[in-house]
Amino acid sequence: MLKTDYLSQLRQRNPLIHNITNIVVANYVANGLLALGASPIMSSAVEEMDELPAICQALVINIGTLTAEQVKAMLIAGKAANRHGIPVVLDPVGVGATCFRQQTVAQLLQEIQFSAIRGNAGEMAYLANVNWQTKGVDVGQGDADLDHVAKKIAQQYRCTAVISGAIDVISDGKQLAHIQNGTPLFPHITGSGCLLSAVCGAFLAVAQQHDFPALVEAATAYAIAGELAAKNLQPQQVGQFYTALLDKLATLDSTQVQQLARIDDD
Ligand SMILES: Nc1ncnc2c1ncn2[C@@H]1O[C@H](COP(=O)(O)OP(=O)(O)OP(=O)(O)O)[C@@H](O)[C@H]1O
Ligand SMILES: Cc1ncsc1CCO
Ligand SMILES: [Mg+2]
Repeated sequence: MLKTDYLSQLRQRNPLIHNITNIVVANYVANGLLALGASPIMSSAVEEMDELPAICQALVINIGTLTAEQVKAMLIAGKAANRHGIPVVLDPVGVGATCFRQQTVAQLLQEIQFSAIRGNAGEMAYLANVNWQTKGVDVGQGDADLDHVAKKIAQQYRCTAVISGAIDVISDGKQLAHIQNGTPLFPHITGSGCLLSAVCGAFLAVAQQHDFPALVEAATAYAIAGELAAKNLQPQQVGQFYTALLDKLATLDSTQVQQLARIDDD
């Protein structure tokens, strides 16, 4: 049962979300945030990383196409966001794949306090030091206990962990939620996870530190938008799904989210 309605607050307050993200998905993430009712600003210029968190309501850091210069920007922006008390989300894209990604994520986690870490099972298993066969930025394969992974990350980094997949697993270290909504079309478009991380930032921006319920609602609303977008589409209609997801993010309302939510709390 979903009792919150942060979606309506998000639309009323139209939070400004600073995204330091990858070159593959930047445009799609910006469009997704706009469709949902938030305002995106995409930037990783070192020169303005101190200033942007002062005018934004959340920061989302995504390591998908890292450069050394971008790492500097992430550290400055993350620390400024912590000083200003705005929520920071980490998307550790493909973290297990290379030493550069591993070292960068270790440094980000050391120097920045994140409100949420959102990744697929492969990325999150790496962070929890649990066995998994990852494949670049894709989820790969494994049979790890994802409840354990989510709890461990949440406790270790004092944040809420959001593991996306066929069933999303969310934990703040104590509570656990499992979200069954979604569509198998999701992993066939690039950026669907990156956009989910940005959506998590937009919900946290209006949640006044009720991070766990806000992230449960964010992941549920997003998965339901995908479910509705996939209705009447064939499994190969990936291009139409890509645009239909934006349309559904724009029209989704909280009544639909409450009626269609399939969540197990335990
Ligand atoms: N097999 C599936 N069935 C239903 N929903 C899914 C499935 N796989 C992923 N999802 C949904 O897709 C969305 C994106 O999560 P996913 O785990 O695919 O992100 P990701 O691997 O980080 O993607 P990317 O790196 O391409 O941005 C989430 O809302 C998740 O619930
Ligand atoms: C395909 C890809 N490569 C680096 S980032 C990215 C987007 C999905 O995470
Ligand atoms: Mg991803």
